[in-house]
Amino acid sequence: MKSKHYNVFVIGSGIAGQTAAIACAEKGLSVAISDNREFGGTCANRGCDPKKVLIQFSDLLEQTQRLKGLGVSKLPEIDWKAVQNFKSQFVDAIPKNTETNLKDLNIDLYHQSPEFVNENEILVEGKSITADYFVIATGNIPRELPIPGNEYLETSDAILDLEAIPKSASFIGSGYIGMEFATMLSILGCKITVFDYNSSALSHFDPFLVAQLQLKMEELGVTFVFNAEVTAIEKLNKNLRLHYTLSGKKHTHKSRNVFNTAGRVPSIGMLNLESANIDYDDSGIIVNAHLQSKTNARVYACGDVSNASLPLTPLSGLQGSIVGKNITYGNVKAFQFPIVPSTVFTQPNIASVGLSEDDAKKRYKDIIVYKGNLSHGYNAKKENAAVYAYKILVNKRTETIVGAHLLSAEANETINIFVMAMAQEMTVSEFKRLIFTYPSYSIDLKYMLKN
Ligand SMILES: Cc1cc2nc3c(=O)[nH]c(=O)nc-3n(C[C@H](O)[C@H](O)[C@H](O)COP(=O)(O)OP(=O)(O)OC[C@H]3O[C@@H](n4cnc5c(N)ncnc54)[C@H](O)[C@@H]3O)c2cc1C
Ligand SMILES: NC(=O)c1ccc[n+]([C@@H]2O[C@H](COP(=O)([O-])OP(=O)(O)OC[C@H]3O[C@@H](n4cnc5c(N)ncnc54)[C@H](O)[C@@H]3O)[C@@H](O)[C@H]2O)c1
Repeated sequence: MKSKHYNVFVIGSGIAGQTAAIACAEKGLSVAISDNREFGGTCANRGCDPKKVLIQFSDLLEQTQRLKGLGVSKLPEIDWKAVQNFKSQFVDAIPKNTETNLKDLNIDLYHQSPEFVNENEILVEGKSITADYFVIATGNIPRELPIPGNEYLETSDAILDLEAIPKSASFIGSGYIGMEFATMLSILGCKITVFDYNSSALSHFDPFLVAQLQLKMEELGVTFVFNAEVTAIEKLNKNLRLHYTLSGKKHTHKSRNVFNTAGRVPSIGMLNLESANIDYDDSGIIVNAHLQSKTNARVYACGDVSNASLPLTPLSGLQGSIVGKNITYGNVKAFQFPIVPSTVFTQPNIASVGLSEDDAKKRYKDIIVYKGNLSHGYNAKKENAAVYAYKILVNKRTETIVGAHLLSAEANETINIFVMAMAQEMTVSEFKRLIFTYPSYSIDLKYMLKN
């Protein structure tokens, strides 16, 4: 068997793996990277980027639906085939461009999952490879649901590649992915039912806002079935029959497609981590502050697959760059959780940064809660939007913002203004002294902080 040695072998070519590999190669280390799918990772190939290309069309349709009779007389017709072609222009180039960028830096590429043989050796493409350091950046994959008929379940990959909008579809899971695609497909004319074993959707988001989002989605035609245990999927002629129990009673529901959006788990099953003494749990590879495996110092893990991350693209990139620095300069940088905003691209968007109300109340002695509805305000009225709500949490002693939660058409952008305010530890008075453009959604943020 052929053998080879590298300074660094990276497993996974998403944002985390690429960033680490490039940082090491730029410092003159010999680097290789492997991926068992197309190069470029989830976000660019089958996640955030193609998703937003598609969702902008359902957003456009929803926006014009709201303005129908107020100036819009005819709704735009969405040509889904053309939309898919447009999306392909972005996505199809990603794997080749990623490979070219990496090769230009003299990084060797492998197209298979490696398997650890011992603490410093892997097998890949029939070669035995040793390395001074390994970086595991294999991301997350959809959680498999152990139910009869699970072979009929499809994942977000299939939604992104739909050739036509189905007449009906069911989602198992009302988290980020379920809620975003349920909204999109519903606006595009698909009859959607969302099942979750929880008692509400988006359990990590503020319940005051989630309840209003749920109502809006119901108006768009989405049906929610909470506290439901999905027990089986049965293939019919054209449709699938989903079997579930609710309060101990058996029910069924028929739809064309059933999408598994029940969460994502670390992609570590093929790596044979036990042979290399790399500890992991359900949340991923267990790392120390330097993102180094606690049990095998040759191994670093970054991005979704590390147990020190949240599965979001900006955090994966940050962790990849920290691992690159720690390998090249010797554990110089500890990972500290930054202020991390996140948005669910529903209609309207729900976005959040910092503490929830419950956590803020646990952490600080006195909290001021600014909470309300701006559906009567200028912006919502102008676009004839029925839903626009917020909750901002302020530490009363320091007058600083410790959490912000927004539900609005522009929440994905305006939440970033709260990120800056929180990073600067601005007081509410300082924030309100800022001048923002008018009319804008940003200026509403100051209004939200009125007594
Ligand atoms: C539908 C969808 C929408 C999303 N939308 C957003 C969003 O709007 N905003 C946001 O911040 N985040 C979003 N995310 C999450 C975001 O995509 C991830 O957090 C991010 O891509 C993680 O980057 P990563 O480099 O850690 O992992 P990944 O990008 O997943 O890269 C891991 C790579 O490792 C490869 N791999 C896996 N196992 C092996 C193996 N055994 N051997 C070799 N290679 C392997 C994979 O093929 C992949 O290329 C979304 C995710 C999905 C699925
Ligand atoms: N806009 C974004 O930033 C974005 C978009 C998509 C994904 N992501 C990232 O990807 C991660 C994964 O997203 P996701 O939507 O797959 O997971 P999620 O964890 O957000 O949601 C999973 C949902 O499925 C439900 N569920 C789990 N098992 C179930 C079962 N057996 N039956 C019924 N319901 C079940 C859970 O209660 C939960 O509501 C997210 O945590 C997020 O960080 C981010």
